[in-house]
Amino acid sequence: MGYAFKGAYLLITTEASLKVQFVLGIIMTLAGLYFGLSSIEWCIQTLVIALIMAIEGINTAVEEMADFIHPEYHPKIGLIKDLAAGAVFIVAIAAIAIGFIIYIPKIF
Ligand SMILES: Nc1ncnc2c1ncn2[C@@H]1O[C@H](COP(=O)(O)OP(=O)(O)OP(=O)(O)O)[C@@H](O)[C@H]1O
Repeated sequence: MGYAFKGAYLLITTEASLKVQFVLGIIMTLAGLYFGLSSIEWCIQTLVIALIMAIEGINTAVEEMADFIHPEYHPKIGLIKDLAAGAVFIVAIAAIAIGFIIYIPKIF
């Protein structure tokens, strides 16, 4: 548990993309309070924020491992990093879609 907490702390304090996502998560939480989300909307929004940060964390771990195992340029390392980045992209697209689905009817 201590190591897991340390890992989460390291991700949020040292990784630029995680910092941005953490701040976005806080902004979305404030937006949720402002627009009065339903219980199910809170569950979905919280899950999406956690999912995107968790996948980004795994992406960071994959990048660190790839650089440790093979610091020099290699097409296979490029492919491994691209696949990990692709996973983040898929969740990000879903997060944007869910954001629109939840907030568009409340704003307009
Ligand atoms: N050692 C390598 N060999 C081959 N291609 C690489 C290598 N390192 C990086 N790349 C290519 O550069 C891209 C970016 O890699 P990099 O490690 O800089 O990630 P990043 O831009 O810091 O990602 P993130 O923003 O998620 O931290 C990879 O997706 C890959 O296509």
